[in-house]
Amino acid sequence: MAEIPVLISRDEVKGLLKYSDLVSHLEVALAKFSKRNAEEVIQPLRTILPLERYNGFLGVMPAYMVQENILATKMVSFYQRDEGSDFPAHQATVLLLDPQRGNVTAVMDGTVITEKRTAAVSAISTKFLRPPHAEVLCILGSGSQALSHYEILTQMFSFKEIRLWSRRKEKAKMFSSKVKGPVTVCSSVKNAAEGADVIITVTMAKEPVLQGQWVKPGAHIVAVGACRPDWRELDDDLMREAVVYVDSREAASSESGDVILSGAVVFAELGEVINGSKPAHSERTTVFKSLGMGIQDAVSAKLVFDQWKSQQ
Ligand SMILES: NC(=O)C1=CN([C@@H]2O[C@H](COP(=O)(O)OP(=O)(O)OC[C@H]3O[C@@H](n4cnc5c(N)ncnc54)[C@H](O)[C@@H]3O)[C@@H](O)[C@H]2O)C=CC1
Ligand SMILES: O=C([O-])C1=[NH+]CCC1
Repeated sequence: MAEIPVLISRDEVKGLLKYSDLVSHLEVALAKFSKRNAEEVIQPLRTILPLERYNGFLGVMPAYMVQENILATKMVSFYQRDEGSDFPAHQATVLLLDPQRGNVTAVMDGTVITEKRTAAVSAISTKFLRPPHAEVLCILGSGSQALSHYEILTQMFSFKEIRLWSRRKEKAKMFSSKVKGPVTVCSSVKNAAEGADVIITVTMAKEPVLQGQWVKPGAHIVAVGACRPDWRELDDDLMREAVVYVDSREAASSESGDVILSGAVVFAELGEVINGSKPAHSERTTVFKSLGMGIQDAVSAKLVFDQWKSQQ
């Protein structure tokens, strides 16, 4: 190894990565990605290795932002754990490389990056696709992603009510006692979703949890879970009624059960909305199907590394 890479821990990443930086940098990266210009962005579909024996998967997600000279790869493991398991559902590491020499410059925690960058991308979709005068936010699920989504969405928008549903009510109550603002804990998905303007699904469900009949016309749904071709969070009615946006068309057609099994037509990538080549139909019911992309991790890792360097 030419030089020993820098090691950046989970706590350091937490302190160094700011939502405000993420949002502006991710918007640029998503817009570039959707132009499909190999002189700007190279990001193959991620490799997913099943770990059947343990009910889990290993994802390997390389990406190269050519003009910015950012080369990185994330390794992320994710598992469908039993309730009460001591092991986390997701763990990730990001390697940042020097694209010219090929050596690894930094090895950093990728779990916090995954939590924050996913929530930041959801916030970008909310910025473009939420209905006018959005007042009620609903979050389905109470894990790590629920928390990062709560953090950024309450920072960026002024919702009057935030509702939370979780399979186990005590988990939802624990969540509401952890966060700063008021949260309405709901006892059913229907109660949480009805009348909401923005709905975030951040569950490990394999079957639909959210039904179209509960969704207010014009609402914006951000579907973050269900990242396997046979997993669902949203039902067919919702997928077929809504205008569907995705982070990557290739990923959606190979990894998203909500898209593949419903037969829904993908209208646009979020990057196409940002770069102005497709409209944001915020007057219609919209779904943003998020799967996560290597460029999001690469951009985040560079932000972390630059901040880290500036403090040395
Ligand atoms: N789109 C993206 O870029 C990313 C998506 N994800 C996905 O987001 C989802 C949430 O991730 P984390 O918050 O890290 O996981 P977590 O394990 O911390 O939380 C999962 C939540 O889902 C709930 N849940 C589990 N099984 C369920 C079921 N059958 N029905 C309803 N709720 C159920 C749990 O009670 C918990 O509230 C996962 O599906 C994960 O794979 C995670 C990282 C990035
Ligand atoms: O983008 C990502 O890191 C992931 N998406 C689904 C599970 C992990």
